[in-house]
Amino acid sequence: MGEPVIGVLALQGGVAEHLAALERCGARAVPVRRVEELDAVDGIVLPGGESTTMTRLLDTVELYEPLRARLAEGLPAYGSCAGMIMLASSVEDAGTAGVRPLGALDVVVRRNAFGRQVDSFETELDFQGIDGPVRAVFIRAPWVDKIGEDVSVLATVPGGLDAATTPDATEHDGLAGRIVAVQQGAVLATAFHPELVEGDERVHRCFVRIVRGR
Ligand SMILES: NC(=O)CC[C@H](N)C(=O)O
Repeated sequence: MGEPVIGVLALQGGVAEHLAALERCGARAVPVRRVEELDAVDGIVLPGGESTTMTRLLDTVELYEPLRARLAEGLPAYGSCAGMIMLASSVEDAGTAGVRPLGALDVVVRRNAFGRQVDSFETELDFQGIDGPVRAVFIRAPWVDKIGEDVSVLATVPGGLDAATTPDATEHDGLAGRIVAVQQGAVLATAFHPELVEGDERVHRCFVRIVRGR
């Protein structure tokens, strides 16, 4: 494959940051809002945002079913935060909130899992397949509660979080080991937002490599 064409679902959320990161990794990055645009991509990124709103907008533009179908056929996908929620097979705390996940990844995801106390924070973590620590920005993030047997864990919340960047560090300590990045075949998901860390495209590079490998 030459330059892979990677779409970013552009209904809501952190679209521009993903487009820019993908371009820096040598992909052709295109916003996806319509079926014809979806048909033209070799892989797709589902950005962060709000999974309730994303579900509703996918219905509104009649993209929910086409996207679900392409994912079921094996379209490589990467979801960050709300995108991870949308890729899951099942979501806790989804019933009342109107989230309808697309079922591309055999995991149970818990929305807003870190709770009020630790709402948003940053830390460095080890990421399977990436050399050196990865700076991870969590914003009202989910975590993965359960994984199917074909799913690999790529990153978990480290112990002893940096008290300088995380004022509620003692609260965070109880969170060590929570699963925050996974891969199943050509589907990658992170609970955090690599697209917000300037100058580090290593997670996006992983995804571009997955797309090229197809
Ligand atoms: N930064 C994010 O994407 C937040 C996700 C959001 N809490 C949701 O449930 O969809």
